[in-house]
Amino acid sequence: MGNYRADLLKDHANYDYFYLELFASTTWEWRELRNIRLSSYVYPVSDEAIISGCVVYFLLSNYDILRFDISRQISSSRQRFLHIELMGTVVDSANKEESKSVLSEKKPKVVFVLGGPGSGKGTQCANIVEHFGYTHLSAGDLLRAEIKSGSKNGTMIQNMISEGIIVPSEVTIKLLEKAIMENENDKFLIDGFPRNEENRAAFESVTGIIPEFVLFFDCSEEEMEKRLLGRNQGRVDDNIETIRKRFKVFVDSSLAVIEYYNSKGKVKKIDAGKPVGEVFEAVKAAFAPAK
Ligand SMILES: Nc1ncnc2c1ncn2[C@@H]1O[C@H](COP(=O)(O)OP(=O)(O)O)[C@@H](O)[C@H]1O
Ligand SMILES: Nc1ccn([C@H]2C[C@H](O)[C@@H](COP(=O)(O)OP(=O)(O)O)O2)c(=O)n1
Repeated sequence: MGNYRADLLKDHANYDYFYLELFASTTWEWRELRNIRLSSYVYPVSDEAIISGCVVYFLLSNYDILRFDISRQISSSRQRFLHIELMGTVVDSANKEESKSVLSEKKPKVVFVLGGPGSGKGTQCANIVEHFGYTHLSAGDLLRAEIKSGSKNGTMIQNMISEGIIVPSEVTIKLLEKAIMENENDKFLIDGFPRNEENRAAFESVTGIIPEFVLFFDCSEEEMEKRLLGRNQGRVDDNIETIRKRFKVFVDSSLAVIEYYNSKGKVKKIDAGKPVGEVFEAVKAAFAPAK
């Protein structure tokens, strides 16, 4: 992917015009762009891009997404530079105050359920719902529903999930906010979110919600791999190649969130490598005082 990145960032030596589309995280829309220079303080966050057919997607440092359609590249003999308009960041978003006021009225009680892929988050959340009256919101399920709904962002989300990459916070937070607002319950288990520091900081900033506590399912990769390969739900990301990528993302990005909440004394760690019933006994103990 390094070549594409180099293309995007290269200086003004060889001039071409490119057809670009930018998903603006602040206005929540795709915009067509031509001949606009990349500002030095906005850059693709990694060398990795998502490729689908002729289209390359880059996540930019301001949480916008750049869509680069190779098939629509326009050549020109002279003058060219790539330029991507700055749209501001998630936290600067004009939607921030709007969402905050809506959710701050509701003041829901939130427990984050975190753990590696296949650690048993979904399985235990179903038990918690039954015993403790919470509503279960799985970030992954909400994203998969968004793909199925045929939404404009569906392809981008699908590509990111297939690659095991974390979808930009703006997308996931909007889906979580909507689900919380549409439900009458005031107690929510948020499963699989926040998955990186950016998810965490943006959620706190946008919604003003601080979790009651964080349930952390601790499980070995060996056990999680075995479970995911046997999950059999037809998920595009439950194949060995993507599973390994998801493990890497968990170690590189998600553990930091658990460490952050641990430093705040909010983490309740569960040995998730045991059989389902035993894990639930430990989960019950974690919920008992917060009942
Ligand atoms: N404690 C457990 N022991 C063995 N298998 C489990 C256990 N918990 C969950 N599973 C199975 O492992 C797979 C992954 O569990 P799931 O709850 O979907 O994990 P996550 O939501 O963390 O990805 C599922 O097929 C589930 O039935
Ligand atoms: N906060 C989140 C949660 C999930 N996702 C995406 C990326 C993840 O690999 C997939 C699947 O997540 P999900 O929580 O459903 O499943 P696993 O815990 O990986 O088994 O969804 C995300 O981008 N951001």
